[in-house]
Amino acid sequence: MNIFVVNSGSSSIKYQLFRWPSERPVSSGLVERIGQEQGSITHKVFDLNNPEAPATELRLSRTLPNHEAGLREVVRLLTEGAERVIQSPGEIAVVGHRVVHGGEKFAATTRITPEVKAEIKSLFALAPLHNPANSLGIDVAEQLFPQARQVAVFDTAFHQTLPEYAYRYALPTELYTEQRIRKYGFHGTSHQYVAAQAGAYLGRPDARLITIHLGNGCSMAAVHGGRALDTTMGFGPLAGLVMGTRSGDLDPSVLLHLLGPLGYSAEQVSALLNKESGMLGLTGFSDMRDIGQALAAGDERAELGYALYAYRIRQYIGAYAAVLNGLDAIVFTAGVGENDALVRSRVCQQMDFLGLQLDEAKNQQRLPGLRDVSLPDSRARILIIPTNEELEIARQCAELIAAS
Ligand SMILES: Nc1ncnc2c1ncn2[C@@H]1O[C@H](COP(=O)(O)OP(=O)(O)O)[C@@H](O)[C@H]1O
Ligand SMILES: CC(=O)OP(=O)(O)O
Ligand SMILES: [Mg+2]
Repeated sequence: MNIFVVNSGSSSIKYQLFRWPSERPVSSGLVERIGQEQGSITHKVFDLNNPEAPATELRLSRTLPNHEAGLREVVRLLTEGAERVIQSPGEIAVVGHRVVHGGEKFAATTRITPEVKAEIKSLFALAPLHNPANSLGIDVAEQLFPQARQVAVFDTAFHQTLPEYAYRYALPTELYTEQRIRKYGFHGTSHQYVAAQAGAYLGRPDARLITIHLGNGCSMAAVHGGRALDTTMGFGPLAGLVMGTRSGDLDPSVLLHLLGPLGYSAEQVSALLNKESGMLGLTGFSDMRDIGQALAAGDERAELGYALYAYRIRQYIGAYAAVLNGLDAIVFTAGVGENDALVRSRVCQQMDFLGLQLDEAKNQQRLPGLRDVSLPDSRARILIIPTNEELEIARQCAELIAAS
């Protein structure tokens, strides 16, 4: 069986095609800069007979006006030419979609029906950078793979185990009971995946873990025995850590001041907090690689940005060690967490009171796979675990299909 996983972002699509039940990736790739003048596709094909062999990689530049054009190009790469891996779209049995906001309705992976699509649409305002792109990805996949089963895996689902005192805000009860205003949490598929990997590595399924997902969006989770106890994102994916373009935690008085005396509209506030804040607002760059370069060149704004970014993570490590009443490991994952040694180094400084001691030499090495970068006598481990949201989504799709 072939399972195709689509992770649609606002201007990009990540995808992986898996052969099941072997879980072998057949092909994977990234479509970038959709809607800009020149889009690009990086498409990898793996050798199924030799998993150790490096993947064949194709890089294409194309004008990709929208997600449909991007996904059509991916289907062409999968089905045509010398590197094709399937004969026709009909060979794909299941398409798994990452959907960022599932509200309270979806605590589990779900077959996509017209009702499910309507529910995803009803959550557009709460995840404006994500749910519209996810919804579009579903529409396009239904056209391109009409015979496949379409399945949604929600970022919010893993966090449905939070206790009520962790997910409720101190607002009048009706705002929860009638308007469902509460903490939902995001990146759940990634937190779940790396927590399971960490538990297996430690040989401790009951491990007390803090998982730190640092991509464009950033969030942390306190996980005990594979269950989420708290997470930094909230009602939407704006709360908590400093992100590429999102502010993270903010005193609500700032919003009142923007909306009142400063005369911002709700749309302007949304654009400000989602697209113009975070590292972009602090340093002028949203991509951590650019900020690293500016920092190396002595840029003071980059220095402050780095300091604030790391400080917020450190604050939540302290908070979540208290939530967990102990700590077995912290886990760095996603684009920044996996690649940026300086961020990890800043976060782990003076954390020995929690038993965290970084091995700086190991931290600086660039190696693939799970890495333990703590000193041998560090009481709690410091792990780098590459996330694989697509594999976790494929697993959840396969479980749903097997159970139905
Ligand atoms: N080598 C690297 N060093 C530092 N940051 C990196 C590196 N590679 C990628 N990143 C950062 O990772 C982030 C993107 O992470 P990713 O997990 O792909 O995010 P998303 O899934 O939200 O698009 C970007 O800020 C990028 O700068
Ligand atoms: C929910 C979220 O922030 O996702 P991403 O990091 O992919 O933007
Ligand atoms: Mg991501």
